[in-house]
Amino acid sequence: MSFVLGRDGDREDGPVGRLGSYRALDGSDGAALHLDLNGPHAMLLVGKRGYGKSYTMGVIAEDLARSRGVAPVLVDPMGAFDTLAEPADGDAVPASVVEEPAVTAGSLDPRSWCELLGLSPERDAGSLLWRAAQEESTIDGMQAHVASAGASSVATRAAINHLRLADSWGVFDPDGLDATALGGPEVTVVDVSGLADAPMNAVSRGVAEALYRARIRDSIDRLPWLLLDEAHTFFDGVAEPALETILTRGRAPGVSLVAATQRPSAIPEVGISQSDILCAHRLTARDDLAALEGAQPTYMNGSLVDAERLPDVPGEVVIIDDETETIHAARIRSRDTPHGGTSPTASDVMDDGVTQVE
Ligand SMILES: Nc1ncnc2c1ncn2[C@@H]1O[C@H](COP(=O)(O)OP(=O)(O)OP(=O)(O)O)[C@@H](O)[C@H]1O
Repeated sequence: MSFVLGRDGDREDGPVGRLGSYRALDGSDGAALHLDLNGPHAMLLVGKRGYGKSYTMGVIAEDLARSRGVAPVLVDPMGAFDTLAEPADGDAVPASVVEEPAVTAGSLDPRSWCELLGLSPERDAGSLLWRAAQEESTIDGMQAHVASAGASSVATRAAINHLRLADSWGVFDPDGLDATALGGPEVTVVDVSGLADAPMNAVSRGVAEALYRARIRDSIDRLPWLLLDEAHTFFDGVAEPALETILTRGRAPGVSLVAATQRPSAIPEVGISQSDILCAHRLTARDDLAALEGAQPTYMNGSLVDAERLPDVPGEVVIIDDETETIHAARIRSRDTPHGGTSPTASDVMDDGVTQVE
């Protein structure tokens, strides 16, 4: 006996991933719980620090890497997922890691350029930047456009200086990541951990748009799955419009989003309301519980956030599946590749002060 989350049908109806098993009342493992990998989904993983969100995301990434017909891309803000490329127990987990990701300058629209660099389009420098971004698709081209626009020297200098700053981040490149690079069958880990919030957001925006556009234009066959850890960072920055597009319009072109956050209260309403699968690990902060309570479906009896309903052990979850209008108490399976998100402890540090964490 097994159940497939996100599918109104049987396990034989298409590819699935093995997510874990049901939790019986006595704490023992019950029947297997699978996740539909055949159709597009918007999945939200929530939980307080240390209760397993990243671990669960790693399990889903392993399943996607092993599945056919999908192009999984994981944006990794903590540098915790390069372990997906290490040898796996059981079937291989094909994975590649992009360590210094870059995207094209043209993947941001004029409004996002102004937001990224903190220049108001209502002011001279911002309006110069806006026009440069409208006309050009490289930073060099935008700088040349600004220099020759005949604006005041103050506005020109401000716009050029801000573009130099963006250039110094090293994340804009005319040969940046495109859908061909991202659309392979392996899981592509885009490591943005060395980047500050603004360039991290720019890369995520570029990746999300490249995947969405490629499906709209039919230029990739596989169905993209974008996995975002620490998703509140991206919903709060220039990546937001691209994520919202996937959430609200991704189903038709077949683009999926899996977003993990410890702060559901910091995710815009659309991020919760458009998710068809909500996977809740332990949560205690009042705002975060309220955000989930607000999203609670009408078919749910009682409250999701009742003390006895939300789990209190890492790896245990309550899952609300909108596709089948069902609720499940489950335990996520063990990772087949090493989990890379473990916090160092004092006992990892030897007498000579050298940390043993790799
Ligand atoms: N399904 C699971 N099976 C076994 N152990 C688990 C499972 N889920 C989580 N754990 C354990 O809990 C620890 C914390 O998990 P994880 O790093 O995913 O937390 P997190 O919620 O992502 O925290 P953070 O917000 O700090 O990233 C893991 O290192 C692992 O030891």
